[in-house]
Amino acid sequence: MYLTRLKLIHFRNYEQLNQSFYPGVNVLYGRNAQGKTNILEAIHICGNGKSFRVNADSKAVMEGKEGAYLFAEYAENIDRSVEVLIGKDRKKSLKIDGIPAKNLKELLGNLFVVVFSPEDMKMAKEAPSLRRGFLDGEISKIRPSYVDALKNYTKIVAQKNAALRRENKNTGVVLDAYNAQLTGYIRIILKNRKAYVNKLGEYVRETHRAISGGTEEISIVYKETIPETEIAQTLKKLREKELVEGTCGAGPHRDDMEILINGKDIRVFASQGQLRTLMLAIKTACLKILEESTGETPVLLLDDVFSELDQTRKKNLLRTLKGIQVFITTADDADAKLLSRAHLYYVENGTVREREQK
Ligand SMILES: Nc1ncnc2c1ncn2[C@@H]1O[C@H](COP(=O)(O)OP(=O)(O)OP(=O)(O)O)[C@@H](O)[C@H]1O
Repeated sequence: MYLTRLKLIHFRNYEQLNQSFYPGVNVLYGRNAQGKTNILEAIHICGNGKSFRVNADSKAVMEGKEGAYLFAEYAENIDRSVEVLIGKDRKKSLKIDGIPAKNLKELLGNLFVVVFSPEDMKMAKEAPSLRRGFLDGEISKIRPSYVDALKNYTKIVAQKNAALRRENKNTGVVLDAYNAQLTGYIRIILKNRKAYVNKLGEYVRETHRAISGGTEEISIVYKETIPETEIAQTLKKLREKELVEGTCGAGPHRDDMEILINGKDIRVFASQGQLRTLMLAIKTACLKILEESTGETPVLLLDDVFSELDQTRKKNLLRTLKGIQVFITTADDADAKLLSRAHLYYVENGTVREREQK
């Protein structure tokens, strides 16, 4: 699928915008703080119902205005559209193909959008909770039933922790009851996360080789704290330890995803350029997995990806994106020119002008 038109009213620094776009590569270039990322943010809201930059979308309403209007027209087999009205009071109304949608859940699954922003680099480097959150988010997009298993698991772990904290003579029996319920949910979560990580690893290796020129080997491993084949037994073994520590110390809420470049942990060894290449490969892999399960090619948004990549990696990256509609922001004119077959848009103070490639 690809976005054919974006209309904005009172969104961030856009008083009004009505801009058409092309399949293939669309480059938004211009000086800092002119409104390039704001365009990506608007597309992301139309696809995923929320911003990738702020928690409260109401912050995206132009200062001094009551609300913002976003309209995205896109081509699947037929022309389709999504409309979002964001109120300053945080209220949001949505329309899909001109028909009001009841909730956000209805919006998802229409315009597929995957974004890469510099913030994503944290996922690879920082706390395991970010990697777990990443996996849960991506799996939820393709397996709605996973969301329920995860929700139930989280609820029971919280109840089990509360029981461990107020330990009394019945705690042992209560723990057994919680463990019996947890076993099934742990099995579902591990099965899905491990299958996703396997597929992710396969696609990331392929794309990473293409971008880096094949000089580095990536491996991605799911690190479980309870083995999938011995869930009930492990929970039983952990009982004494949990009673002493007063907390539920193992399970999917403590697992991690380890990423290695040439056998070395990226959290310790990777350079900024290596990290960026890796995250790009991960995002492209997510896009392919989403495409495989939905039959639609999502729109890819790349915010400021070119900084820290050398010329070879930049060119290789563009080669790997064939057949995908991509929006790239850059503050560097030279990058815009590097993209010989791209459509260029000059962004200045909340306006967008299409430019001819010279
Ligand atoms: N709610 C808002 N109302 C009005 N203007 C806003 C609002 N939020 C952000 N802006 C303006 O939007 C501009 C920033 O836009 P954006 O983040 O898209 O910049 P950019 O072109 O991507 O810059 P960079 O190259 O630095 O990343 C700033 O001028 C900022 O003042």
